[in-house]
Amino acid sequence: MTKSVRFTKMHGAGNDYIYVDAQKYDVSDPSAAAIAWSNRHTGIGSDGLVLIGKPYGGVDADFSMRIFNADGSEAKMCGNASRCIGKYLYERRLTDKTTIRLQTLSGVKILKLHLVGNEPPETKVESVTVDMLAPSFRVPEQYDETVGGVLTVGSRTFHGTFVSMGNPHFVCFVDDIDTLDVARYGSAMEYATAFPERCNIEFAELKSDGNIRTRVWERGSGITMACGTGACATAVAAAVTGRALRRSIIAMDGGTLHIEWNEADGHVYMTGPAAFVFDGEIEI
Ligand SMILES: N[C@H](CCC[C@H](N)C(=O)O)C(=O)O
Repeated sequence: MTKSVRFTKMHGAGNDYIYVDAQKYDVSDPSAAAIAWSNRHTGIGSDGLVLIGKPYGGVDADFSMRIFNADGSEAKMCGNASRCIGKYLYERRLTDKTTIRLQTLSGVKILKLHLVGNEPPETKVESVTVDMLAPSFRVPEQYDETVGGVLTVGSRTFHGTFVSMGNPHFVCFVDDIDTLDVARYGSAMEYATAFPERCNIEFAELKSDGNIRTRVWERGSGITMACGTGACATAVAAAVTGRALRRSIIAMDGGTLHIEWNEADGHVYMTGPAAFVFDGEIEI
């Protein structure tokens, strides 16, 4: 007997995922589901699949999240999805908390919901601030002793900064962000031998308005309209290389994310939008 799963399509700055309440529906093979459902021609269409569940392993959290890229690989964290989960949980009345502890494979992230509207059910989540915890730098052995690294693709050499936000990012500052071939260079660098777990690749350029225009090639999903952890990594890379202070506005294809790398606690705080697209049902 076939069974079906109800899902909700949401996006954070254009980074779109399929969300399933894993407390209600058992997605037994989430990797295969992510591959099939992410297909924008034969499936629902998305950058991947997100399962919302209860906390596990005795962790002090309110809910848990698992995220699977469009190629079926599981990521340890997703910034844009964490904001969407905050909106989902509050507006679908799974919680009345406006500060939510969300368990992920890279630790418990604290979501702070920013509300608009008077009384429920009119009250909506306008944006969410996520405590993304502290970044880390893993300098690959074969690179010089800086926080950066050098990768050459074809005739072009990129100097980048490796930042982990629980998932790996390599941030390259360029001066041709609007015309750069993100697919060519991003796809090559995702699989560089320097990155044993593959890597999310950001290309960034400081603009005259002070924003950091950033485009992204995501590990396991390719070009996306935005990447929350990638925006955090870009802001940290800009600060650590002296290009910016500890607050940055990251302008991505699908929207703008506000990032603060807090000096007092060393944590990175990301603030941005979240939006519902549609609800649906799919056979599994
Ligand atoms: N889009 C996500 C990042 C997904 C990261 C995933 N592509 C990986 O393998 O790390 C975000 O907003 O943070």
